[in-house]
Amino acid sequence: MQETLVVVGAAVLRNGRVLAAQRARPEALRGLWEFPGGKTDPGEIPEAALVRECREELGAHVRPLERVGPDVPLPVEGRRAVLRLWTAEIVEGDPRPLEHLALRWLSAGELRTVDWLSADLPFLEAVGAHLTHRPARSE
Ligand SMILES: Nc1nc2c([nH]c(=O)n2[C@H]2C[C@H](O)[C@@H](COP(=O)(O)OP(=O)(O)OP(=O)(O)O)O2)c(=O)[nH]1
Repeated sequence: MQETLVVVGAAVLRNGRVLAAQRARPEALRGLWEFPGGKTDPGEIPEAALVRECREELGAHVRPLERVGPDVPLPVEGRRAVLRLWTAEIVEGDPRPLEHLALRWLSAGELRTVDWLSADLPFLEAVGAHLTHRPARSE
C-alpha cells in the first residue's frame, strides 16, 4: 500500500497576524486561501519540506515553531494524504506571492473573513489562539 502523503502548511506569525495565501491553481482551488506549504518529497523530513516550500512560494526563510492540532486527512490526486500544520516565524526576507494570487496578514478577528480550503478549517481555532496570546500591532 502507498504511504500516506504528508502535505505541510506553515501558519507564519508576525506581529499578532498570520499569513494566508490565495491559491492560483488548479482551477478548482483557484481563489481559495491556504497556509503556504505543499507536498513533502519522498524521504524528505516534513519540517524541511516546510522550509523549502516557503522559500519557493514566498521567497522568505521561515523556521517552524510548534505543531498545530492533529493531522487532517485530505485526498490529494487520488492518494491518501494528511495536512500537517506548524506555526512558523520569519528568519529572513519579506514574503511575496511568488506562486499565489495574493497574500494577506490576518488578525484573529479577520481569520474567518477569507474563503479557506476545507481541510484548513479545523486549524483555525488553534491558529486564532496563537494570535490572541500575542499582542497585535498595526501592520
Ligand atoms: N500548501 C497547502 N496545501 C493545502 C492546504 N490545504 C489543503 O487542502 N491543501 C491541499 C491543496 C493541494 O491539493 C495539496 C498541496 O498541494 P500543492 O500543490 O500545494 O503542493 P506542491 O507545492 O508540492 O505542488 P506541486 O509542486 O506538486 O505543484 O494540499 C494548505 O493549507 N496548504
